[in-house]
Amino acid sequence: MTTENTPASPFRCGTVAIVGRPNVGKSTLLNHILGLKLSITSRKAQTTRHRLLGIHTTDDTQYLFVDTPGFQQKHVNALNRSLNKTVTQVLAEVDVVLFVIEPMHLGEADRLVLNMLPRNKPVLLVVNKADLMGDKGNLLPLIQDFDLEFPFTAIVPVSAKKNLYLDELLQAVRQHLPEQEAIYGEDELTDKNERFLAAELLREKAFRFLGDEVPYSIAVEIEKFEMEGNLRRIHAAFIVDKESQKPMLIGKGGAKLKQISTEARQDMENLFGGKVWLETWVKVKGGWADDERALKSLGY
Ligand SMILES: Nc1nc2c(ncn2[C@@H]2O[C@H](COP(=O)(O)OP(=O)(O)OP(=O)(O)O)[C@@H](O)[C@H]2O)c(=O)[nH]1
Repeated sequence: MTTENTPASPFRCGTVAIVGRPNVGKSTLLNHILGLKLSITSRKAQTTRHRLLGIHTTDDTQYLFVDTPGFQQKHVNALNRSLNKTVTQVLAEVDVVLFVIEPMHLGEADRLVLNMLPRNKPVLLVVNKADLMGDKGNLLPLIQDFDLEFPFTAIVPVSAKKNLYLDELLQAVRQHLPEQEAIYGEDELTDKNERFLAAELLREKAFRFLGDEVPYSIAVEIEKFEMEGNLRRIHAAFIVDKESQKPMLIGKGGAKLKQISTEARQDMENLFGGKVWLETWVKVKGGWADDERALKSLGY
């Protein structure tokens, strides 16, 4: 795996978590690091303790990006408590943490995430959306304020969307990964199964197309996932907390649900590399976000 002319640098492999308040660009960053080639491999024995979102392998490094279930600040219920606990646990166990901020909109929500960062391991401050920073001088004091509040290992400006400085970021991460052989094969990009990814894509679209309030109490249940040749037949239910949330998700004449489903289906087809037949509907399960047992049955 090493090139012929350069002395072999030791191979490094380790886990990386990406955290930050909603909308700072975490998903974009991960997708662009993975080169938008997120592909699926069959479910296999996990070699890391956490769910992997993606694997990026270069000549000398394997980066294992782990999932940190969305840190939620608005509503306090069983779901949020369970999610926030998971975030802290994951952060305590990974090799490197990337704390992503958007410098134009630094605020209380970022600070809440900052307070959860582990102090005993490398945390890199990733200043995303560098392409939008007009006069950088104005932002420096804000970033420096943050730097004073936490002993960041490095500050790396990037633009996830424009693919700027992503190599620099990966180099900075590499230095903090343990020297060890690759855990996964080079061509394996994620070990999540398609069923899970289908649910995530639907949930992501619901978040995108709905306002702020409803999505936090939406879950997705894949009721059926069948292969017919290269066609995937997927039946999915959105689970909402209250009857009143149902029309918001369905929209006038079903328009909203159709929009969400069409976009999710297109993403699934790109991701899975084959046609998808998708049927979606909305179910009300009262108080699901408050019910620990219901959460377990939905996989939280
Ligand atoms: N201009 C610019 N926009 C970006 C950049 N990175 C991400 N965005 C945009 O920021 C928005 C949010 O990006 P996401 O990747 O969904 O953010 P996220 O942090 O994963 O959001 P949550 O899933 O809500 O936690 C999208 O509209 C992106 O296109 C960047 O480098 N520059």
